[in-house]
Amino acid sequence: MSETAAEDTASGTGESVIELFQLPKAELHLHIEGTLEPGLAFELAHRNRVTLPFGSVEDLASRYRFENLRGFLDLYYTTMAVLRTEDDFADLARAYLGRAKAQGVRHAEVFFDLQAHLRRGVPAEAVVDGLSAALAEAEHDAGITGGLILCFLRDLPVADADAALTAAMPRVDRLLGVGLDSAELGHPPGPFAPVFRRAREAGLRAVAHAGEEAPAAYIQEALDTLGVERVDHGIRAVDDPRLIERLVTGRVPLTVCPLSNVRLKTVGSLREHPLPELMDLGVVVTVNSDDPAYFGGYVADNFLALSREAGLTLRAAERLARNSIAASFVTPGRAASLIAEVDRWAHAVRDRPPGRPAAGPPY
Ligand SMILES: Nc1ncnc2[nH]cnc12
Ligand SMILES: [Zn+2]
Repeated sequence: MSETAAEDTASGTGESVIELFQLPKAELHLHIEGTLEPGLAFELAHRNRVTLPFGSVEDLASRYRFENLRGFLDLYYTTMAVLRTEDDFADLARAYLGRAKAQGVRHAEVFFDLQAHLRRGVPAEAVVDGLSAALAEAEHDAGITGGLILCFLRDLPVADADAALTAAMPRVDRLLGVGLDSAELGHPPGPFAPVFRRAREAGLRAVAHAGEEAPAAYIQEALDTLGVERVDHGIRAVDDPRLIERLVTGRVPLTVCPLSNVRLKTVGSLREHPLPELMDLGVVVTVNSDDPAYFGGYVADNFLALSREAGLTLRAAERLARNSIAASFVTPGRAASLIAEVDRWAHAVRDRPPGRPAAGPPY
């Protein structure tokens, strides 16, 4: 990455930590169930009289070592069984948004796995109303805007996804879009085309996970068959120069999740992560946290890890933040005000005398 030059390196000093946390950003790839911290999981289990198959908070936390996406998903679906009521979903989203605020998030487009909750008998209205209530509070109290993206589980039958969309229809006005997630290998996007078409006809935006574990062909297929406007992860695009050209000329953003990729072993280390190459090739890349409770960090923690381990500069971080606004589904007016926030951050960083920390604590 040209922007890893020593000159501007955010090398993890006290100053750059503050600046990376204060950098105004949009989070576009965040599974709300993946923000369920072990402590809250046990609190909700107690509240709802659900027995978790873990002895303690520490026991649960000690299992956060994964060999691949499937291994993570098994734990993720087991733990989310504590989510039962509208209040549970509101509490979960409130906890995330509180942390997100401290990480400089000014806009959050939040995924949720409706099918997993419907299977436990939780009504779609309880899920959507609880999450919406927390988003409305965050906007009122902290000026954080946001939206909800219903993700279809690609390892369940297409008919199940279709039924989930039907179940969500009474709350379609509260949704921003639809996505596609869960176990990727062996579950290509194409069969979900009719469900995505129905969602788009209902006015919803479309995104999909592709090229996380599976090859670049899955990204191509998601673009060709689902009409997606962004690709979640998409890191395997680096293997296909023609696909890169398509992403660059079409300005199709990738919502990349560096710590997730390392924890799920889709890349060996942050040093080997394709993010710098994708940026250099001209792809609209964004940095996100995916399932931060499980992967060792929220979104600013991802920026910080990249600065410490992959030489991310403050200038490159600024570019990633600008990309996150451009890649978001905000209105032009909101985008302009978010860009102005980044401009103010950039001026404060550049005008600061050397060695003088930026004002204010990160939290
Ligand atoms: N990283 C990920 N990939 C696919 N599905 C997911 N669901 C939650 N996290 C996911
Ligand atoms: Zn994801």
